[in-house]
Amino acid sequence: MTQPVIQLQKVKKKFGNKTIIKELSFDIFPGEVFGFLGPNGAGKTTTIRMIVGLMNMTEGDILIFGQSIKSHYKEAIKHVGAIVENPELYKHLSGYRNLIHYARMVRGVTKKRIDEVVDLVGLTPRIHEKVKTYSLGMRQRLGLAQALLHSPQILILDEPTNGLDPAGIREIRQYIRRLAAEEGLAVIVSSHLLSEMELMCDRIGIIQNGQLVGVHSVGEFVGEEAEIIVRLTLDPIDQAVQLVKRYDYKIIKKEGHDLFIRMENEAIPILAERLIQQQIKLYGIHAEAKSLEDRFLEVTGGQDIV
Ligand SMILES: Nc1ncnc2c1ncn2[C@@H]1O[C@H](COP(=O)(O)OP(=O)(O)OP(=O)(O)O)[C@@H](O)[C@H]1O
Repeated sequence: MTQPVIQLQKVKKKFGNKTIIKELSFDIFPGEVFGFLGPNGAGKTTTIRMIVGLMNMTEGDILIFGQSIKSHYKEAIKHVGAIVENPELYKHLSGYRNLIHYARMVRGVTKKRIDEVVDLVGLTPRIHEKVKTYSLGMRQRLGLAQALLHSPQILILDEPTNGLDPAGIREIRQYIRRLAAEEGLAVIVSSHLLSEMELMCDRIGIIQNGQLVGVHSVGEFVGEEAEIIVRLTLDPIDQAVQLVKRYDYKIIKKEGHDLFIRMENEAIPILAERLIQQQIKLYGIHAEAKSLEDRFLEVTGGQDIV
């Protein structure tokens, strides 16, 4: 079995007597893009800051390639490249001069490696122009290049598409996927935007109030499974709810005369028959396409995302 590159083991974080992160445990594997998804204030940035060692944890441990960032920080962190705050760039210098500057601070970075990362993030044609002429998306990509200089096997990006326009978002998304596929990098990205995570990630961990409320592969999440959500229009609705509960179908929500139930396709005619037998009027049956957003709202109990 593939070994995880990062393991969070019962990580807790308290600020004063307030517990912000409550026993977070999950593993990240090589070559995967892992999305850390949650509403504002859920604890994404705090968790990422702990993973990259910018903040101490109160309890638990984080292992990177099996080494604890508490006891073996230097060995553990050398595998990690990260953009946690906005990358600091010298705007009056060219992208290339910026990279040279950072390369001096990292041991063992060759000129060849600089050219390689520039190519990886698609900046070759503009790299000798001043950063002040770059779009926000290009600056983000230069930040990516900088984080990749020391050839890390793990890349951690906190809200990498924040402030970008749709074209910029697409650009960053494509480069992130490419890095995972071509370089075998494990990537952790945080976001509060579902649609973006759906397109970018292989797996998504949903965090809410400092707790992981689910880890799902994107395919499974959007419904490759046998169950679907069915909307039934019924009257009287309360009697229908009682019957549906009696037979253990899973009710997602009730809206006016509509009842949303998660069930297998094959069970639809059986349920319809039961309702009709009980003299409940059935006005309509619709199978709802299950989007990532539906599933997200299910697992987070309906808390809105921004
Ligand atoms: N240094 C600190 N001292 C006290 N509380 C803090 C500190 N840093 C973060 N918090 C609190 O921890 C909680 C989680 O914040 P965090 O920034 O990790 O959330 P987030 O999921 O990244 O949200 P956002 O998308 O808004 O950045 C918030 O309630 C925040 O107020």
